[in-house]
Amino acid sequence: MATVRRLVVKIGSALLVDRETGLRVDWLQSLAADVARLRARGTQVILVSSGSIALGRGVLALPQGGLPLEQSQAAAAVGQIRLARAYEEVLAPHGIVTGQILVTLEDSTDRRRYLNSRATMETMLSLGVVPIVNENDTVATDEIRYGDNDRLAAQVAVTVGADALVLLSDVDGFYSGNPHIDPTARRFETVERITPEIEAMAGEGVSGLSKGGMITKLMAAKVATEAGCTMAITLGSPLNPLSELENGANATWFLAQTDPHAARKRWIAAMKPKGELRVDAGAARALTEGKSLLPAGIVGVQGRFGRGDPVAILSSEGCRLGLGLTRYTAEEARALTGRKSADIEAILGYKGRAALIHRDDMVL
Ligand SMILES: Nc1ncnc2c1ncn2[C@@H]1O[C@H](COP(=O)(O)OP(=O)(O)O)[C@@H](O)[C@H]1O
Ligand SMILES: N[C@@H](CCC(=O)OP(=O)(O)O)C(=O)O
Repeated sequence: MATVRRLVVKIGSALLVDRETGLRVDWLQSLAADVARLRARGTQVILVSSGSIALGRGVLALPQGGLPLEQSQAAAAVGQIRLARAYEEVLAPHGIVTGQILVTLEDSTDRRRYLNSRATMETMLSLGVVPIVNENDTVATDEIRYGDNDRLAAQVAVTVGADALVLLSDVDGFYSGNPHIDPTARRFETVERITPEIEAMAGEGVSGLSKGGMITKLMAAKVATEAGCTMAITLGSPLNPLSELENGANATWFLAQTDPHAARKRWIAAMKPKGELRVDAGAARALTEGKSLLPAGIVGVQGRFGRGDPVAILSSEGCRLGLGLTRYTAEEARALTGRKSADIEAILGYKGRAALIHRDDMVL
């Protein structure tokens, strides 16, 4: 943990919300103190927090157990506003600004929306904000829901290229069977690879407040570790749970299978280009030096593509140099050809991004 640059922490409903007394403020304050300590050390933190439905259900005095979709959406609307305020209130005394991001599954499956949410999270992090993420339960219907924040947290971790993901749970790790049912089940200290045998050991949760159980946590572990992010499951209920984890509390560590950078580059490299950008010799050289592709270096645009689409990058002689995700449509790229980044606003009528293809979105 000491070397973690970017950390995503998932907080389950059962940790935050007590059925009788509502929000667990003391616990939340201790989590905020942990976040402040990590940030002071240079680790960027993103919190993926459940709890909107559990909180809203209490406020509206809805019955326990499964709710009809409309009622859970109403509960989420009522609960989310309180949830966000609670995080703001506990982090503000540490001088930390929070911002809320509500996402749906489409934000990760639609490339344009994915790139947009990624850019927003990057900007928030660069401004020192701690993003508080949850699923946008009020608009997500069953067909387009993640439905569990374990997978959502893994998706966020992949999106921002986090190097660690911690799932704060009601159990202190991954066991060979559900420890609440099987007293002989033993905890894994580390899981090097998620094999079918490992998957078969995961069962559902039993708490009633949570969703997903261990099955969705393993799915999250697969997504995260394959993208180069190490994932831990640990008991979230003690005060200062992140400090506890650092001090050696029980946990299961799922080891990253690659590094995040390599995983993202592989993802881009596998895409089929929808168009071509020809670049001049200066731009070609800049790319090999690890720089982004600026409009000034473009000499030709071919094809029909939208923002976020993959496009091939060619030299002015037509040699393929690489592939990248463009931040502008084909029409916009044509309008920007050979122009300075400073002129983008005057040409397009809005303040666009300086690079046509950012270096993080490019493989050579
Ligand atoms: N192999 C397993 N190891 C540990 N816990 C398991 C396992 N299989 C099923 N579980 C259940 O999963 C629960 C954790 O998931 P869940 O209740 O969804 O909590 P959270 O609020 O963290 O999302 C555990 O409390 C346990 O009941
Ligand atoms: N988005 C939902 C959380 C769903 C969920 O994953 O809950 P949990 O298993 O407690 O993390 C909410 O805020 O109530």
